[in-house]
Order: sequence, then structure tokens, then C-alpha cells
Amino acid sequence: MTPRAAGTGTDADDLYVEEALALVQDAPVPPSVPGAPASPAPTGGRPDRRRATPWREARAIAARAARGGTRRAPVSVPLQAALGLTLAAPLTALTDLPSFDTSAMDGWVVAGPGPWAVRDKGVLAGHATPAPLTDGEAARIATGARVPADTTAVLRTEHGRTEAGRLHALRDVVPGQDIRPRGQECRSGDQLLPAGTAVTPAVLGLAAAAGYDTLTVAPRPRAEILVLGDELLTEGLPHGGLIRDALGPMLPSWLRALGAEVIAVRRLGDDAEALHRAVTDSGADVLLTTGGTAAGPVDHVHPTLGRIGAELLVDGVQVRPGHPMLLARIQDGQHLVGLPGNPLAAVSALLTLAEPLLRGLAARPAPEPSGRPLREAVQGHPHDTRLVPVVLRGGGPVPLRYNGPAMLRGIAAADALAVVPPGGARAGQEAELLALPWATGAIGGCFT
Ligand SMILES: Nc1nc2c(c(=O)[nH]1)N[C@H]1C(S)=C(S)[C@@H](COP(=O)(O)OP(=O)(O)OC[C@H]3O[C@@H](n4cnc5c(N)ncnc54)[C@H](O)[C@@H]3O)O[C@H]1N2
Ligand code: MOO
Repeated sequence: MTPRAAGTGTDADDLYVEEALALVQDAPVPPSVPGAPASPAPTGGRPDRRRATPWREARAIAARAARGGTRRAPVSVPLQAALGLTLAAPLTALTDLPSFDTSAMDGWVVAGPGPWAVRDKGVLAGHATPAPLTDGEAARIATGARVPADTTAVLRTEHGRTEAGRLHALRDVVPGQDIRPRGQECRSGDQLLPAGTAVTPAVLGLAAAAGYDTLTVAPRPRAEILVLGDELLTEGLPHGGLIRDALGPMLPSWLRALGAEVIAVRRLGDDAEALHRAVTDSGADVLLTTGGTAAGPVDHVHPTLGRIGAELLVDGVQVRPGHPMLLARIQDGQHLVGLPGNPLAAVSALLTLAEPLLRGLAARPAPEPSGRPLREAVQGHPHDTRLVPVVLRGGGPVPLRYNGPAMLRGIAAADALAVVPPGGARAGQEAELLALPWATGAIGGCFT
């Protein structure tokens, strides 16, 4: 738990501005003048602005951290288990596609010019090689069936008429029509998709068609969540100063959507020894702590990192909410992301630090930045980036009102988070949007 800053230092003022905005802002206030003078540097508390990393740089550091250390080796998994992962090797066709000359339509295979004598035995999909046709002969054929040798063309059912055992064409027959030749889509050995492709349902279908039973993928990085705070309840109504843990239920599926395998969610209270043990014993690639990042009497994250000699890569970020977030390298191939306890601040840290780190570890491609013109002006922080929950109305982002650091009401209704630069943004100004995994109809993402 962190006592509220009581003094008049910059952080306390900023917090006030942030929360006041969230509470009173019905229609957003016009943005403040970009480049407005910054408040004086803070004197107490942690993190302070002198150390805090600019928001974009923090994301770049997290992405680089993923590339820096030893990564887990690619694994071979059954097709269905590969959904949502990334190909670690190119997908190379194991067969020609189609693997034999195939009828594209239900009708007749015909040889030479008509009319044709119709063979008694038709050709169905899934059957062995039919006998070759002789000139002047036709046979019934189903879509997907093997075309017999010496076939001139396929005549669609609706384009032919049989009379006294002979087939007559109702229109001209072009040689090769409605035949899918072997290898039309690919030849065995052709590269269908490069390494680094995200495995989508369509990729699973293609892989199966091309002969795969398993895929070689980058494994999900293992994540462990350590929920800190003595004040947290796991069920029932808040009472006696205790509140419900909002992050334990929220983070696992969100982390999975970001590519992680969540191996444990552990509730440690405000116990420095328990935190130390949990961090030193963990086999996770990424540890995520919630709470305890600031300067309160029971904020144990910094002291624990100091005690184990972890390297702080990011110690505070110039972003609201969530500025006390941190990223540390515990050892080669193991990192810790400190999410602030305020729930929307934790979301901000999740998307600022955990997302690029996990993306890199899961070898996922970076999404194309998505920007849309804001439908309303958004108030800025004087010197920090703001991440503001928005809904998309007619394609344009509209800021949501309940966006205070301790609130989830805005983000729960949101389609995305808008990145608002220091000083704010005008109506019509393009704002970068960060995807939320459930907003599939909006700007992409899913819970695979
Ligand atoms: N002196 C200073 N005080 C604070 C600063 C600062 O810079 N100097 N920063 C403020 C900001 S901004 C944030 S954000 C918070 C971050 O605090 P912590 O990461 O140390 O988190 P806690 O103090 O443990 O909790 C903060 C708040 O969030 C509630 N909380 C914690 N965990 C959960 C959870 N799992 N589910 C729901 N709510 C949770 C907790 O009860 C507190 O109300 O620090 C400010 N203070
Ligand atoms: O303002 Mo803090 O950054 O509540 O997240």
C-alpha cells in the first residue's frame, strides 16, 4: 500500500490533475499548449522525473530486452496447440497442392470432341486413380475427384445434357476448363509462409492442407504473476479497508493474449521475504509484480531488486497513469515487470513494458502502428504521455470519462487506448491507438 503523496511536489500535483480530470471531465477540456513549461523536478518519492524514461523509449528498451538474452528454443507442437504462436521455421509445402489433377466442378470429364459415350462408373472424391478416358468417352465426376488421364476438360452438370447414353455439350468446351492442375497452388518444397508469421486459423488450415501434423513455433514465454498487497480480497464485498483484487482476475488472460503462458498467479501480501523467495525461486521468463512499485512503507519491489542485484532497465516512465512502472533484468533470460497497484496504471504498464517484452520473447511481429483522428480534443499532461481509454465511434476515437489511475470503468468499455502526447491533442489530430485483445472488430487482437 502507498500513502497518498501529501506534499506539493510535482508527482502529487500531477496525481491530483489526473484524478481531477477523470472525475470531472464530461466533455474533454481543450488541450493545453504544447511545450508548456514543466513543473520543477520532484524532490522525494520514487520514481522521480529525472530518472523516468520517455514513453516510447521505455517501449523500445523493453523490446530490446527481449532480444538481448538467451531465448527458449523452438518447439514442435500439434497443429491446434500452435494457434496464436509464431512460426519459428518457414512453412514449406510438403506436397504439391493440389496433389493431383482435380475436378473443380460436379459434372463430367470428357475426352476429345463431343458428343460422348458416358461410362457407367463415375469418379468420386477420395477414390483411387480412375481408368484413363478414351477419345469420345465421358464419365460423371464430383468436385475434388481425381481427373482421369487423357481428360480434355470438365463439363459442368448444368452445361450438359444426356440423351440415350450420350452426352451433349450445351456450350463450347475449352480444353482444361474446370480442371485444377496438380501443383497449381504450390509445388512440394515451395515456401508458403516465412518464419515469424503468426499462426492464425487460416495458417492452421494451410499447414494441414500442405501435409503438416505439427508446427515448429517459438514457445510462449512463461510468465508468473506475483500479486502484492495485504489489503486485497479474492472474493466478496470490500469491507474494513480491504478491497477486491482486480488484477489477479484480469492479468492472466490478457498476458496470454500477449503471447505468454501464465504458469502461476501467487498472492504474497506485503511480505518482503516472501517476495524475495518468490523472485529467486521462479522459473518464469517474465515475472510480473502488481503494486509495491512506489515509495510507501511496504513497497518492497525496489528493495528486493536491489537485494538480488537485478539491473533496472526502466525505473519510472513518463506516462500517465502508471509512471512508477519498472523493468528489471534479474538474470540472463529472466526479467521482472513491476506493474503499479492502481489498476489502470497496471494496464498502462502492461502495454508499455510487458507487451513489447513478451512480443519479442514470443518472436511475434510488431503490429503496424494504428492511428485515427480524434473525434474530440483530449487534455494532455504537461510533460508526460497519457494513455486514455477510448471507444471508436464512426472509426474515430472518443475518450472515455472514467480514466483515473484507480479506475477500470473506462477501460472495461473501451475499444483501445489512445496515446496522447504531452500537452494534449486537438480534435481531428491523429492519435496512435494501442490494441485491446477483445476489440477484434476495432483494431485487431484476440485471446488465442
Ligand atoms: N510518494 C509517492 N506516492 C505515490 C507515487 C509516487 O510517485 N510517490 N506514485 C503514485 C502512483 S502514480 C501510483 S500508480 C501508485 C503506485 O503504487 P504502488 O505500485 O506502490 O502500488 P500500491 O501502493 O501497492 O497500490 C496502489 C493502489 O492500488 C491498489 N491496488 C494494489 N493492488 C491492487 C490490486 N491487485 N487490485 C486492485 N487494487 C490494487 C492499492 O490498494 C492502492 O490503492 O503509487 C502512488 N503513490
Ligand atoms: O498516476 Mo499513477 O501513475 O496512478 O498510475
